[in-house]
Amino acid sequence: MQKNIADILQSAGVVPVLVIERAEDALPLAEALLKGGLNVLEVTLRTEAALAAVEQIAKHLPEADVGTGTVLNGDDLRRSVDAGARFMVSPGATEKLLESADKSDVPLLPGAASASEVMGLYERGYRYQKFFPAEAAGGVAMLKSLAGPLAEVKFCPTGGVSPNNAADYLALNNVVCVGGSWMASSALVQEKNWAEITRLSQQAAALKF
Ligand SMILES: O=C(O)C(=O)C[C@H](O)[C@H](O)COP(=O)(O)O
Repeated sequence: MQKNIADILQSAGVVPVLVIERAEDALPLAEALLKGGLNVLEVTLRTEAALAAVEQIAKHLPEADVGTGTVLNGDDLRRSVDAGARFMVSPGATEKLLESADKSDVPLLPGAASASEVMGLYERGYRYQKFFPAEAAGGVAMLKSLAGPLAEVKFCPTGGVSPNNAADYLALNNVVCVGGSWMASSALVQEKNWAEITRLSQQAAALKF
């Protein structure tokens, strides 16, 4: 069943941003995250294994809302939809990408890092946006400033979010969820340290509401 982006993000709290190098890791990794209480998973299209990983998670773990990240163009968008992604995330937005997204039934969470970018996306109907790169682009202070004139827009800050600052972001009225890679770092996945990924996910899930 198709879900809208608001429902997906509201149920998330914390969205793990995943870099999966080996397709064989996809299911144990997703299971470890789910066991820890994280149900919305973003698989970045930065590796060759990414689409196969999305396909496997979509097929075998329907309780996970799996989406793709690092979606940069129309091709990435189409390949994401074909693999079974329920949502797609881009670090920014281009005219071409947004035109492709207009034709897709699967929702896009486009990225913005300035008032003008936020306004441009809002004009096109995007009430939910990724704030990227969150820490480098002004962090909590920047989001507080945007909340005044652009209160209608809700953000998923990503980039530099960690256990040290996630709660500060989640406390803001214009933050719907946060994204981050800390609970499933490349090193932990490489070591297949699923127990530690579950432990860190439980901590992240506890930040939720
Ligand atoms: O790949 C994308 O689409 C991105 O936009 C980048 C990711 O969101 C960040 O790499 C996650 O940031 P960290 O939690 O600081 O590792």
